[in-house]
Order: sequence, then structure tokens, then C-alpha cells
Amino acid sequence: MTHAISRPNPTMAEKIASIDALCARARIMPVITIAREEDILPLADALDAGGLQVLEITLRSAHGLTAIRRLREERPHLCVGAGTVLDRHMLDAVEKAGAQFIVSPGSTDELLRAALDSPVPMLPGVSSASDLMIGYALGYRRFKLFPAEICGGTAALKALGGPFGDVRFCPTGGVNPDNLQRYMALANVMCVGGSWMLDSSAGWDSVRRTSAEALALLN
Ligand SMILES: O=C[C@H](O)COP(=O)(O)O
Ligand SMILES: CC(=O)C(=O)O
Repeated sequence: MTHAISRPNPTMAEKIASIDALCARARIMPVITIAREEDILPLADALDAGGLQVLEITLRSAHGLTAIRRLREERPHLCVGAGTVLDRHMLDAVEKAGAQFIVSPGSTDELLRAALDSPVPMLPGVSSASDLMIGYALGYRRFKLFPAEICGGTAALKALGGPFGDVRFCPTGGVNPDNLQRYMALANVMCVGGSWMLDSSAGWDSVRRTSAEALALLN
């Protein structure tokens, strides 16, 4: 008979370190909604070939959980997270599917507390200082600013850096090749998220090229 050794969940400090590591690896995090199951692997491969290896797969389509599960099994070198996680049930489902990180567009007390009990690190969405303070009080220090351009863009991030000097952000929503460098120049921005590189109407190679061009802007 074997005895499983139960490992305690990571501490918040360990989760913050995981988020920092994956954001440093990402620099640009594609926010992906899978429209057709057959797109899962070619889309991920095109992003990977363009240099984007940290993928946020949203639960906005019926294929989100399948995509997380398949990419974890079939592309284990990628870092695969779940986006649009809105409640405890979705959090449980993406954890079971193998998500390596969890992203939400906003914050609720229920979701933030559920994620404290999860082994998977979470990047909660915030759009204001008040949202941020709710997560901050629970120990969170890394957030997604969403929708970044609408809630003040780089000016908002500079202002939030005053009272929240130990907080870092992944701005998402309206980030594109024209403003990417301005976001990444800020000390409190660890990476950016976006979907501009995901237009596959010109083929998978166009996804690869757009991804590589965006990363080249950061060199
Ligand atoms: O809902 C937000 C998107 O997933 C990411 O924002 P974007 O499309 O403006 O890049
Ligand atoms: C916006 C985003 O990152 C999400 O839907 O989780």
C-alpha cells in the first residue's frame, strides 16, 4: 500500500514568485478564445514559433477546458493558463484541466478567497484602486489591469504606482503594437496581455509573424 504525501499548497509568496517567473517568460501573453477545436494545436504552435509560450486560454468558448487539457498533454513545454475564470466552479474546473495559472477579468470576494485555497497562482483582474485594495487585503500583489486602455492606460498605472509600490500588473485590453513599448517601460508592468496577434484569417504564419514582430519591439 502506498501512502500519498500531501504537499501543502504554495504560500502567497511562492505564488507571487510563480506569477513573476511566468510573466517574465511571457512578456506578451496572448489572450486566446478557441473558436474551433481543430485550431487548438496549430494556433498554439504558431504562437510558440513566434516566441509566445505563455498562453491564457479563456473560458469564453466551449473549447476552453479542452484546449487547456490538450495543450498540457500535447505541448508540455508551453505554460498554459486559464482566463475568464469568473467563479469558484470555473476555478475548480480549470484546476482539474491542468491550468498552470488563473486569470480573471475582475475580482469578487468569492473568487479571490477560493483562489487562496488553490495550489494554482491567480492573477485577479482589477480596474480601480478600490478593486485592488480588496485583493491587496487578502495578500495579492500581482494583478491584471483590465480593460487597460479604458481604465486609464499607462497614466493609470503610473498613478497606481504611488500608493501601491509593491504591486505589479499585466495590463490587458486595448494593448497593441503601437502602445506596447510604453506599457512595458513602466516599472510596475511585468508583461502585457492581448489578442491582436490572434487573427488567423491570413493563415497561421501570419500569427507567428505578428507575434515575433511584437516581441521584437521589446528587444
Ligand atoms: O477581452 C480582452 C481581450 O481578451 C484582450 O484584449 P484585446 O482584445 O483588447 O487585446
Ligand atoms: C480579460 C481577461 O484576461 C479574462 O477574461 O480573464
